[in-house]
Amino acid sequence: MQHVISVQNINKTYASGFTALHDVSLDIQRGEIFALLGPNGAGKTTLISIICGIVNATRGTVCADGHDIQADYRAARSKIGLVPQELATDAFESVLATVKFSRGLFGKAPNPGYIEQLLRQLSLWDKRDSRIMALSGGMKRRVMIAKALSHEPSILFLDEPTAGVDVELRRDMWNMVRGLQERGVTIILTTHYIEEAEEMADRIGVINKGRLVLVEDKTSLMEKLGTKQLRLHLQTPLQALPASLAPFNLALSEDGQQLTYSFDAQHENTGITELMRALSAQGLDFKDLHSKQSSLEEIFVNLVREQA
Ligand SMILES: Nc1ncnc2c1ncn2[C@@H]1O[C@H](COP(=O)(O)OP(=O)(O)OP(=O)(O)O)[C@@H](O)[C@H]1O
Repeated sequence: MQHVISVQNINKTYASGFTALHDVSLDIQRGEIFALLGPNGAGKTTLISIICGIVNATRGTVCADGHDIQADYRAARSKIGLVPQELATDAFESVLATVKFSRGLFGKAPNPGYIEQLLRQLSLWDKRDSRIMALSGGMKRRVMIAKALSHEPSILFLDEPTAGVDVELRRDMWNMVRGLQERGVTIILTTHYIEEAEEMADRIGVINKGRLVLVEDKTSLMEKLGTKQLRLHLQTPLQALPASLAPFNLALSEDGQQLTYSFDAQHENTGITELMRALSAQGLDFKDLHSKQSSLEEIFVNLVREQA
């Protein structure tokens, strides 16, 4: 698969002496939705700011759509749309003027038809003559997206796109992201919301303390790292776990009616057969059992905890 972005050995030490990124390398495939997950301060914004040419790396290179972000800044940047966390724009300008101006910044010829379609898609057309400062927070977010897409970029970065937005905007945003992907646009988003990555992304990268600790296809990540849990509902409640069951590290629910066994679904020997034998030897009957895959959230929390 062709790489639309290639990040190689990026290090970033801020003037304060703080190193926010340690030797980060990452390839983004054309047309994918890539979610960069990480806790506060992990280095997500720093990394995307470097890829977008807003912050200079201390070391390393970034290539966007075949252009080096430093040596060939204008060409690289014209391929990229960035929806930042904060809106930095002239509050006195109208929506339409702001979005048209953004397009002009990238040296693109005016295209009123495209801008109208974009504003309609983002439910901003009726507000096109409103001043930015008169808009609600959600509408300002929509303007940020319109600005980022004004020059028809082939790569779109969304930095924490749904932090603090309402359900309607969140839904519109994801519909738009899917529509863009169908048209071949590559999307990279940062998020704290694991369910967002789980729902939207094709691949997931986890960044923690400035290090990219994992990059993986979402489905295989969930299969590979996910432990499974087997829940057994007992026929008769237990007061305490019998000593013979200790090797299985079972969790007994407070009411004594449920036993939970965690196992590695990828492992050849899951230990389930042995567990069943041990339960039977203890004369423990159960009335129901079911198994459950861990969510990405559990995987993520475990990864970040391991690194702490
Ligand atoms: N200009 C700067 N000077 C010094 N340190 C900085 C600067 N910008 C960011 N940092 C530090 O670098 C680290 C990474 O910050 P960054 O904003 O990239 O994290 P993040 O993962 O985007 O966090 P959040 O999810 O909170 O937005 C943080 O510890 C932050 O304090």
